[in-house]
Amino acid sequence: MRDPKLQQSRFGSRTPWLDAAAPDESRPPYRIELGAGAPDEAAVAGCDRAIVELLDARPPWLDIEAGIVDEEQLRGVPVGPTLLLGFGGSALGARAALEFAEVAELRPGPLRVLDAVDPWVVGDTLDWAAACNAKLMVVSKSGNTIEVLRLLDACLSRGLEPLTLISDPIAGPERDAALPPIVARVREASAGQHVELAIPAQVGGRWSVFTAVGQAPLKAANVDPRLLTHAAIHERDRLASGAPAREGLARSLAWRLANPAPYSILWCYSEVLMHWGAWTQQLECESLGRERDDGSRVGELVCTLRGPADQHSVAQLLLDGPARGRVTFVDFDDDPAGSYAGDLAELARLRVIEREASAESMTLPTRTLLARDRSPATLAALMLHGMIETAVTAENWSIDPYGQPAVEKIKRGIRARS
Ligand SMILES: O=P(O)(O)OC[C@H]1O[C@H](O)[C@H](O)[C@@H](O)[C@@H]1O
Repeated sequence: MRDPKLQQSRFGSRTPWLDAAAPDESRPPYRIELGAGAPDEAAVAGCDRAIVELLDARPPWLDIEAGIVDEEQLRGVPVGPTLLLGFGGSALGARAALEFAEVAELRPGPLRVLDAVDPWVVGDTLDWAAACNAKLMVVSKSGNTIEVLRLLDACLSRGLEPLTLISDPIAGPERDAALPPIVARVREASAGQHVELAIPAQVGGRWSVFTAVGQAPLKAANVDPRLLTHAAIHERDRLASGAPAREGLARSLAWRLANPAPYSILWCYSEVLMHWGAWTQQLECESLGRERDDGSRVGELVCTLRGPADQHSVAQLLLDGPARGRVTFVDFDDDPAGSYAGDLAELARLRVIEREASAESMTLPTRTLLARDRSPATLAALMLHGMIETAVTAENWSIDPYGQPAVEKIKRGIRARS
């Protein structure tokens, strides 16, 4: 039972860190405020119907239960310092989850994500891994991503051990020659000492954060591995419970569809949200950037901006430059008086004032999304809403949001040169 003194006021959390440890999941994950460009009620009702249809159709990524990793298998994931090798959908969600877990004071253990190939960055990270005897967690849905393979080789040559592998299901004891190269390399290097977890075959990388892809890193960091997964199931079922539960999402989606633009700015007024922004960027850009059969091209570049800092770098362009974007301000729904922040209350108050002043000055269509609290559960709900927004937008544009056909061109180019 939550202390009534800590209950949410009209303005959000008085003590956001306490709320993050015990989120109130009966409430919507965020509050939405729409500025110029607000949609009409018929459009909101249309979006509500589209959300219901999607929930009923249950694409594989909404069958979240199917991605719950077996208890026994999860026990095999070592807890302790971990170096995660992975790119895109194999890494961005875990990074965001661990950031939220840290801020929610769940004390996640040390886990670093390596998704760079610059030897300067890699060398530092490998030094860290060697110094704390970090175990390798290799995440690659295809088992084929060349950057992961090369990083794995670099780690192996420094004596690091691959103890967890997350990838597409491998049917039966395949011959080595038929295995994806990353799977073959891990198997050979660990001599059977590692645990292999499968991402359900039908769930694409950027839709996979509620599967082993999100669960295993949380386990390695000694946090409840199902934090995201259970919260996403809860939120999916809450959305299915009736129109009032979908109101915020339907309104937000209708605003978005009413304001198509080549640039979609996610202006994060809390730095904690930046990794969520990066995850959303991949989800939307890879799902909605398409060439249609008739040769027309669609898509919106998701661009993440950072709090008051970017008022001092990008705001001029947004206010006076070409009107080609739309802006989503994103923040936590904290007490605007900043009373929760102790001796930093004035800064907490300033953050809200700055966000509101920026939103008010915008000349582009604007919405403000205020997240309930800083818990991984709220992050999971935001991610689920992002996936729903993306899938409904794709439906609205008559495109297929799955796969990333054009990215393969770059991969072929890399293969040809390496
Ligand atoms: O998980 P992997 O198969 O290694 O793929 C990692 C990433 O690679 C590619 O760049 C795809 O465009 C991404 O969608 C994917 O998330």
